[in-house]
Amino acid sequence: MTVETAATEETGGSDRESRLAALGVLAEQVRELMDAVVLTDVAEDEIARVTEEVAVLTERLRAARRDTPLQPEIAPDGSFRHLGNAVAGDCNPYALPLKAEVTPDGVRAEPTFRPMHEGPPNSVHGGVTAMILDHLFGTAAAAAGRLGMTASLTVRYRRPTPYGRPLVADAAVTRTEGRKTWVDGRIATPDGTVLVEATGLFITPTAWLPASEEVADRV
Ligand SMILES: CCCCCCCC(=O)SCCNC(=O)CCNC(=O)[C@H](O)C(C)(C)COP(=O)(O)OP(=O)(O)OC[C@H]1O[C@@H](n2cnc3c(N)ncnc32)[C@H](O)[C@@H]1OP(=O)(O)O
Repeated sequence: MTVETAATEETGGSDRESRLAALGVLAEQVRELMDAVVLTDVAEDEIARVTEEVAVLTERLRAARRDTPLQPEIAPDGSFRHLGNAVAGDCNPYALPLKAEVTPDGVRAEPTFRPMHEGPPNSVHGGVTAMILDHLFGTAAAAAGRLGMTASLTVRYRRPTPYGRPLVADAAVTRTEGRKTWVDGRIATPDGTVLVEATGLFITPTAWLPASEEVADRV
């Protein structure tokens, strides 16, 4: 993985930052749209009209198009960010986006799932909670200087995960061996009831070793 440094204000990056902030606002509005779609009860003709309008908006955005989502980079404030990421990317409507903070023990986040994440009736899809833990575990490994790819993830589902209210997720590195890093973590209610817990094995590809050191202090 190569991690580019975003342009700074001195090198003319403020326009780009302003545009990225606007893209983040659009992505959040699209999340609202997605929830509105899964919850709407409007009549069929209204659904058809909205569909036409959304198709027009889609074409407007396609007027200037990239080949890939926004890639990982060092932001002007020095932090690591991946705005196009499917879990943490502010500019990706598919992302929660997950905000992880580094703690003395590992990493922690307070995810709130949405109705669009429904799996079993009234609760979050197990693939979605696994995806969130996968990313959080990768962040814990990266914060420990061990940026890696998931080699395996073992998930235990203890209780149905609700959407619409803040939960607590944490992860910590438990063991390392060469390029391998093991991470444990969970998603729980604020009172500590464990909903989902998992163990992951992350492997740092040889080509990522230089980036791994660079990213560690910036997660
Ligand atoms: C801050 C950013 C957070 C981002 C988090 C994102 C998390 C993700 O979702 S990543 C996406 C999902 N994962 C992937 O796509 C990974 C796909 N797999 C791969 O790319 C490779 O198989 C990869 C990188 C895991 C390992 O490849 P490589 O570095 O060539 O490993 P290799 O040299 O064969 O093996 C190294 C060691 O790991 C072991 N190993 C490799 N794969 C596995 C596995 N799946 N399970 C257990 N052990 C494994 C090998 O046995 C070997 O062990 P030892 O050194 O003891 O003999």
